Amino acid sequence: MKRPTQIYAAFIDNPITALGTTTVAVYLLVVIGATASLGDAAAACTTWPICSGATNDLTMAVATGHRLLAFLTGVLLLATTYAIVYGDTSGRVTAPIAVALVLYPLQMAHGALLSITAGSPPIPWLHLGFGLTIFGTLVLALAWQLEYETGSADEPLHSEDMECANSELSSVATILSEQPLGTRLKGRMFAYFQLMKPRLMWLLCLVAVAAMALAAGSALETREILLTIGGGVLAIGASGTFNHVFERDVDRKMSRTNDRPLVTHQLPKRNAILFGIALTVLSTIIFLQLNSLTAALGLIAILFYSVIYTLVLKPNTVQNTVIGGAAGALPALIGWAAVTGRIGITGIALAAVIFVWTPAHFYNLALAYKEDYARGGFPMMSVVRGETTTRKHIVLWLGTTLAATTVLIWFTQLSWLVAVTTAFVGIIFLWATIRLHHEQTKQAAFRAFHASNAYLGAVLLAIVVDAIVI
Ligand code: HEM
Ligand SMILES: CC(C)=CCC/C(C)=C/CC/C(C)=C/COP(=O)(O)OP(=O)(O)O
Repeated sequence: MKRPTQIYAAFIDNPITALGTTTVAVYLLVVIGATASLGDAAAACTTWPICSGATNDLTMAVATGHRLLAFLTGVLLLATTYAIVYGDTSGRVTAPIAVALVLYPLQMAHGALLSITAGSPPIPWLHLGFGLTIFGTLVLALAWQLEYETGSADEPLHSEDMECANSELSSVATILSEQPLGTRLKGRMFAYFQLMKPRLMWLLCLVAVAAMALAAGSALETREILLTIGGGVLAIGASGTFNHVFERDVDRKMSRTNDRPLVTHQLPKRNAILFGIALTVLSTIIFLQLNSLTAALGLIAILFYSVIYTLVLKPNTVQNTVIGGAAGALPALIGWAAVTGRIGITGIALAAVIFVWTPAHFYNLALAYKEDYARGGFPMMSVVRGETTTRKHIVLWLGTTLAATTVLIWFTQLSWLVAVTTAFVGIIFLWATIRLHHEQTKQAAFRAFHASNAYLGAVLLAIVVDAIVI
């Protein structure tokens, strides 16, 4: 059992532990603050610093808990400042911590005003704004300190430096052709299924369902869900198929993709194109059963992913997956439009969460498959800017995702379920990302990648349950 002095030493002698702990504490404060319950608590608990007055226990507990945590977080911030000043830290960390030190007492004062004015102080959104700014400064300080402690001057990779991935897999078609008819048919069916990129579907469909739940709540109809998911699966399948067609020559060069159906000639390219067109038509027909806006958004998503991302962004710019994140954000607008027939601000807010989550998701794969992407000649962040910069960007985009989720919770008045989920799984995602900095292995990158999917999946599921059930 560690003695207090040992804990103190571990905290003060380890700026990343200090920064990580304080970042998490601020995030918990902000998330609690964004939930409806704190709004009610501010109105119910009008004395400061101790709550008094008759109100139901939960509201009082939320208000008291928020204040206690705010006090503890203030102590953590001071201890972190001490660790920064006296520890071995990057000089860049000083500025964001200084901003946090200035804003924190102002935030506490505005919080007191929130209570004393029973939840209606001047500029009410200032409390969330200050809270997110303090959170942002801590995420920035953490990213810079992680870079300072674990970074290295790794050189960019060039495709000419990489030998091609082995291509013995191209004999798959030959092997298949020698099989009995039944096996050949099953193999061909599976090849078409692979073209549709089925592994992406569960999370992309969950994005659309979460948007529908936010739009319709408990009034969400089964028909709307089935048509949206049905059309969405076909649209994702169409865009995945065109992506395979356009990338078949490059896929051959990469070990992760050189077993794909068009690389191994399991299917003629012409058939794949016709398959993609058929899926596009079918998805449009299904989306039209909902409304024309949903069908138009489905076509836009197919075109954006298949053409803009695959042919324009991915091979040409290091920002390919940041801008390309719009592809995965579109299902949020599709789900909202499926229910409302228009594009709503809440649908856009959910789409924004997916958009900023995408780099924090993909950059882990860019690290794990760095050599592969260099072989393919793709200007991925890890290839062009190196692993250290890529890891730093994962922290920054992760922080942005947590902040965007908090704004969504505040904006939609979602309850404690989403708050607890984003806090709990967000901490796991942050922990996996910090571990990635220290371990710098493919395994650590895949762990953070799966943590990114778990985070988004859990938050979206919580939104669906919160919006429909709670
Ligand atoms: C520009 C945007 C994105 C890029 C570049 C990207 C990249 C990738 C890549 C390369 C894989 C591995 C695929 C494979 O090897 O089969 C993958 C897997 C996956 N992606 Fe993304 N992704 C993006 C956006 C999204 C979005 C928006 C979602 C969902 C909302 C998503 C969900 C998934 C899922 C669920 C998997 C499968 C994970 C698994 O295999 O366990 N991705 N992504
Ligand atoms: C409704 C609708 C059509 C939405 C589109 C959503 C969609 C398919 C998003 C895909 C996200 C994405 C870029 C995956 C990786 O592509 P990649 O080419 O980088 O992956 P790869 O290297 O494995 O081929």
